[in-house]
Amino acid sequence: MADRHILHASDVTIEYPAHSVSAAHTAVRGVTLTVAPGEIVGLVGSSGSGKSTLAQVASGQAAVRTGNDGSPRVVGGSLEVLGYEMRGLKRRKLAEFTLGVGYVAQDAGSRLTSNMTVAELVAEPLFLRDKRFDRNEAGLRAATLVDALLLPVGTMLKQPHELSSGQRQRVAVARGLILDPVLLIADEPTAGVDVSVRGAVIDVIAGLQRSRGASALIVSHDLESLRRAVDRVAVIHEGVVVGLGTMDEVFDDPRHPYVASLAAELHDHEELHADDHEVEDDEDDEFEDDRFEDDYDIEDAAAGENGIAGGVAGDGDDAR
Ligand SMILES: Nc1ncnc2c1ncn2[C@@H]1O[C@H](COP(=O)(O)OP(=O)(O)OP(=O)(O)O)[C@@H](O)[C@H]1O
Repeated sequence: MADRHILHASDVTIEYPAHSVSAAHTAVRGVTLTVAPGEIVGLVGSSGSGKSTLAQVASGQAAVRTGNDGSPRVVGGSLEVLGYEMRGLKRRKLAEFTLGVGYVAQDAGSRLTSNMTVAELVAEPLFLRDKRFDRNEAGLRAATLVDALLLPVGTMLKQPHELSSGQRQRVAVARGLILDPVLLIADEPTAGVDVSVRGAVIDVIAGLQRSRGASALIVSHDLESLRRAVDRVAVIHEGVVVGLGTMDEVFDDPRHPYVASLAAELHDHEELHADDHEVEDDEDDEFEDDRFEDDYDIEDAAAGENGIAGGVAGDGDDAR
């Protein structure tokens, strides 16, 4: 049964172990959730509800760390991802497991290596997997993703400190997608991203994954964008799933007070947008400007694109 799912959480409970003065803390309580092949699932909930904890454990990140280092761990039920049981996942299985799972952490944009260009950062996972990966192909794939994520044309040659926090987060998303993961787990992929392109970033993640028959679990506060992109949504509140289904199923007839508050928020948002088509058009104009906002003109950009593969090739050894 479980192996038909890309992710299958069955009554899973996840705990942060006790350390120094703090007692153990249960962050996820008896969650049951599935992600099918090709399915895009949104995960929403208030701050501290357990979304990042679930994302971290499902992506194998929690298992990367060792010993009693305060990482969350599965203490009840089961969490199976790509056929691997995350409860007690052995470190020697991790490398194999993480080949199929892309993970974009909530703060991934702020953790990009500072002295690498965007071209190198996005392509790096390809070289970490296969140090002889074709460098022109890597440059092309990185450029395609950077472009798909609506980053300005000159971004490829820039370093993280030259980008806004939202642009850095989009670079992290491109990095998470470059290995064509069977499952992408993206924790707030639009954190800090300009409101005019937030929806587009989620659309790109969902579109790319869906077009390959791959899946995604997207943690986001942006219900409006999720509505367009996801097949189903799970609402988590104080570690417990309080809503699960299509957006309509969950928000049209909410049973739980927290889901009802989100439904009201979504409704207000939609009314605002329905009343305000002109403002939306203006935002589209701004968005076009954002793509070409930097000092590069089209000629420079073309030279930059030619330089992308060269940049990766030249620094390929470092990139490994
Ligand atoms: N290292 C840790 N040790 C102990 N408790 C933690 C740790 N990290 C998070 N928690 C607690 O676990 C619970 C779930 O946190 P989590 O970060 O998963 O929530 P979240 O829904 O992702 O919130 P946000 O939207 O703010 O990121 C919270 O009560 C939080 O305080």
